[in-house]
Amino acid sequence: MCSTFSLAAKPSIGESRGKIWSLQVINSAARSELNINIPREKNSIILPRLSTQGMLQSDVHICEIAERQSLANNLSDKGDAFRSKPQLDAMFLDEAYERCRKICAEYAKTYYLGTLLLTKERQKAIWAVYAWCKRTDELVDGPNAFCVSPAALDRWEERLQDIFNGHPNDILDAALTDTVSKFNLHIKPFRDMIKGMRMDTEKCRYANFQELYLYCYYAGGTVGLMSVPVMGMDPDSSASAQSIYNAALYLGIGNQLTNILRDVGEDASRGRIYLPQDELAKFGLRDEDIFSRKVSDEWREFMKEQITRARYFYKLAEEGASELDKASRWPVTKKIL
Ligand SMILES: CC(C)=CCC/C(C)=C/CC/C(C)=C/CC/C(C)=C/COP(=O)(O)OP(=O)(O)O
Repeated sequence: MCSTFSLAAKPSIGESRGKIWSLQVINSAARSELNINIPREKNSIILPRLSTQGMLQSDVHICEIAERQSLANNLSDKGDAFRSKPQLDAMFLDEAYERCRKICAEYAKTYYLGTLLLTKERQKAIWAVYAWCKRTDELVDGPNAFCVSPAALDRWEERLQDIFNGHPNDILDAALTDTVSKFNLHIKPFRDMIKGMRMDTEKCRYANFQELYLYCYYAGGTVGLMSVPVMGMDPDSSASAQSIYNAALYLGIGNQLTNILRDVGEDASRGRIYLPQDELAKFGLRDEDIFSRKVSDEWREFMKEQITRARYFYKLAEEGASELDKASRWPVTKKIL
């Protein structure tokens, strides 16, 4: 999939972000870890001209998550056991988190640097979440993607349930097992990300933004939702949990849209076009124009509008970032995470 988690399409930091961050961590161990052994209009915001329809329908997904998460946090504040704590050896967990750290450092270099600005416990949790998401993405985008079957995705979903039941299947899953227990994470965004992988195996065109938005929720918005309980909400904030989850969702959607625009060529080489077909047609563009990689005036105009829309989602996310726990806020408001 053209995703937040795609690696081949990504320039290294040295190439794309200037020398200041030229961190070249070529870590083959981290790469080998990814081989999974499974049988085969807000007032101040100018709305973009392009449609944002699809948002309302998809946002139903997060109501349940925000409500459930608030409940979980209240329960744990009161000392109730929300979920039984898994018994995992401390040294084993240190190793598990270290492996997740290496995966994050290897595949999401800038994001990783942002995680270093968080507290130690939060860093580890974000690495564990990232490693799981990366492995999930690899199922449909990695070297074995050609043979991924619905049954393999079913098995991955069972493993996810095992993680949430406190019974990890391998060391990387153990890190996430620890994280979901410590931070009371909800399983739904994780399940939804797997749904996105299923979508990727079934679909290689998106008729309109409504369809694309749903995909972006699955592939990127879910990461925002997974991140909120880890980042924590400001206890003094009067904002609703729902509005903070919404902001995180929009950050994930904006990031996903950005990656789609960045990876058009890479995706086209796999026969995939994640751009809305009706919007391409509006600009007189056809699939062949994408495959031929010609940068025409029509293409430039089309891209400008798509960029405006991605920015719109970042803008929507901004307010929510200031409602995060003080210790987590800075890298998000400064757009490092
Ligand atoms: C706004 C509020 C309320 C919360 C924010 C909660 C957070 C931190 C959400 C993060 C959502 C997000 C954008 C996740 C993306 C994570 C990811 C896979 C980053 C990798 O980015 P790439 O662009 O692929 O890689 P680089 O880091 O190398 O640029």
